[in-house]
Amino acid sequence: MLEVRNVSKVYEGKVAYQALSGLNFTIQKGEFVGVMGPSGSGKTTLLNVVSTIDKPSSGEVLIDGVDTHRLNKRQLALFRRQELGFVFQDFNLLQTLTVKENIIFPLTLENVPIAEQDKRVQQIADKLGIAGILNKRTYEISGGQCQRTAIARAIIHDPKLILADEPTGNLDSKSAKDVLETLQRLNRDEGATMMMVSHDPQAASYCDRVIFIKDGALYRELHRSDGREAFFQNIMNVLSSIGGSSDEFSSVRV
Ligand SMILES: Nc1ncnc2c1ncn2[C@@H]1O[C@H](COP(=O)(O)OP(=O)(O)OP(=O)(O)O)[C@@H](O)[C@H]1O
Repeated sequence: MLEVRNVSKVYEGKVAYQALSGLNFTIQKGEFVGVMGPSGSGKTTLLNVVSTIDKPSSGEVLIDGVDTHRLNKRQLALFRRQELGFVFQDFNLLQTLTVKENIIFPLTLENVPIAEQDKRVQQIADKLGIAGILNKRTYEISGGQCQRTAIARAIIHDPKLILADEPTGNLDSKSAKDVLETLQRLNRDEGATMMMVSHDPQAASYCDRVIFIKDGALYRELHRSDGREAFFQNIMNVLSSIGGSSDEFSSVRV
């Protein structure tokens, strides 16, 4: 589903900075993959390149076979809108709209008929446990409910790839667990393909696989084989070997 082929990114400036160097990895359809690494290792740069927001200096990013950086501006905007779903740390919901209006926003851009919009929003809200708050405004709901609303918006158009950037970064531990279980359920039950950048080893332990990057290059990769607790321990072990200051990774949650 996602192929990152020999991707490098150099930020030009007074002093050029190589943020990614020759990165290669793939994400199969239906996989839930975490990306971890110390501060400054290139996670955001990678996410921006995969999400087509930024261009690599060299290399290719293929999403379902489409070489995204060869698309023109208009094709790219359409591709992003139709094929990708985004979940951000700060939710990025529109405060003046209700939960329902936020969720259907991507469909209104695509001129999907109202009856179809209503049907889809109801199905997704049921799935995510937010059917009871559809008519509330975002300032009337909790952080966890905001993030589940954002997830609903990210998946309502059935994207090929869901990209999540620290989706639990602004949540208390209970809401974080809730949101991670929601993402895991979407992955397992609906076959959603996801890439999630996170500092949090607890969050990453919900993934099938975690890719660690250091200094813009692939450092290690871990597959989850046993239970989540064992995977969490393995992730912690890699983090302690990767370096960077320990407070760059959020404190342990149980
Ligand atoms: N627009 C830019 N211009 C120049 N250098 C940049 C730019 N954006 C990022 N960098 C540099 O590239 C490197 C990678 O940054 P990036 O934001 O991708 O790291 P990160 O792993 O997401 O870090 P964090 O976990 O702290 O968010 C850093 O050294 C950063 O200073």
